[in-house]
Amino acid sequence: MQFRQAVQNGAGVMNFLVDENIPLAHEAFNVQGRVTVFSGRQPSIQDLAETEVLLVRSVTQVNQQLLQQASKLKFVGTATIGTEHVDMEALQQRGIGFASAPGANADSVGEYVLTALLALAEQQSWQLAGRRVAIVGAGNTGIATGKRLSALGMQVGYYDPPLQEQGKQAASYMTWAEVLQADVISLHVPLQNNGRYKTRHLLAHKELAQLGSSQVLINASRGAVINNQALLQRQQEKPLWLILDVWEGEPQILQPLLEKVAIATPHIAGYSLNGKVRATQMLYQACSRYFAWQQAAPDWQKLMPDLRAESWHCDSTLNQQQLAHWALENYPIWRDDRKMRERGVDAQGFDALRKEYPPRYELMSRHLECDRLSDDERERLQQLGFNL
Ligand SMILES: NC(=O)c1ccc[n+]([C@@H]2O[C@H](COP(=O)([O-])OP(=O)(O)OC[C@H]3O[C@@H](n4cnc5c(N)ncnc54)[C@H](O)[C@@H]3O)[C@@H](O)[C@H]2O)c1
Ligand SMILES: O=C(O)[C@H](O)[C@H](O)COP(=O)(O)O
Repeated sequence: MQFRQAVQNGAGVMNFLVDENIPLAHEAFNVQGRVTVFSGRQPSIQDLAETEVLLVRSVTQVNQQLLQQASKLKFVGTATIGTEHVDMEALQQRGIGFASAPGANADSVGEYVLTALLALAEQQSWQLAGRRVAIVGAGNTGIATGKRLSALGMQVGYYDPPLQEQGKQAASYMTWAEVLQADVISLHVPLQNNGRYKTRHLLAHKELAQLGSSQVLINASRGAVINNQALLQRQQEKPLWLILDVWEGEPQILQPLLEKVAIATPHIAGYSLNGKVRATQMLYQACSRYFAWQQAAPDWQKLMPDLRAESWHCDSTLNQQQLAHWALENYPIWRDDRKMRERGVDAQGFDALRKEYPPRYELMSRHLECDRLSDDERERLQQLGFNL
């Protein structure tokens, strides 16, 4: 119906080909043309032949081979932060427009790390306040994480030579030696295979050997930032506390490593529904600018599925246990960990867990009602992502 209306209104009838895991894309883009949805990692040759706008996730390799099959392609969008699956040079050579979704799921990643750390701390009876955290990569996800962990009372420092060398100020920079000594190390860098700021195997045998067994290492960036063979060897000899969302060689992970991880998930740190919808919005805006669409943007608020959850009431002191309770009620991370161990061991299971991922809402989607709060407590809760 909307499509017919678009044709009648004289809007350009464009062919969109969209990954099925980009929520609300069909609803948003079908006003502009014909939307075909594809599933799996690579779209079919038949679909590509007619496509003018291709919207993908990180699992689709947009390379020379794909481009050869898509002679009508004008624009590629990826609903992700990471872009290493897209051959930018090839797009430029063919004059194809491009957009990604920087920052779209940064809060989701921040909440993932917050929840994972609180879950582990409750399980092991650790007090997190006062412990030192090293955030490696002070970009969108790194800052979103650091903000939350400092609101827990942790001492957060950042390691980001590219930013530091440009003279950009993060709250407090650390040296690499300080990173390796922090109680918690959380990785938030893009995967870079070469160059001065190479991040592939940023942590390999040598670096892992310098860590003590009470340290927590978190990877929610890209699997290959840690050499997984070296990590497995380290875990077999003298285990660290590991929280892994991303794995080298996804979707086929190094199976024995799974048993050596404290919390394991199938690359879903950025999978809050809020984050995914924000990415769709960003791609819509990018397309709208690129093609100079005249129609008003969709009403995202109306399209977003409603979260029918009750508000939380806060009448106790804000201690770690209470915060962990809310964080885990909102995002039951142990459920993801269990499913990962049951089904994530092979490539098919890993992909299926991601494809069938249930809607997860960010903390901001719920309301926290508090009777009495000091200004400081209010600020801390807001920094943690609560909606007061
Ligand atoms: N697990 C998930 O679901 C998930 C979700 C979002 C993003 N990611 C991954 O996390 C990466 C980071 O995301 P972001 O939004 O924070 O990106 P960003 O571009 O905002 O920030 C990345 C930061 O890393 C810094 N950096 C680059 N090379 C570095 C190096 N060698 N050492 C230290 N710092 C370095 C950059 O200067 C930049 O400040 C993405 O590229 C993506 O691969 C994963
Ligand atoms: O780079 C990103 O934005 C994240 O890693 C994102 O969550 C990846 O999700 P995918 O595209 O693999 O579904």
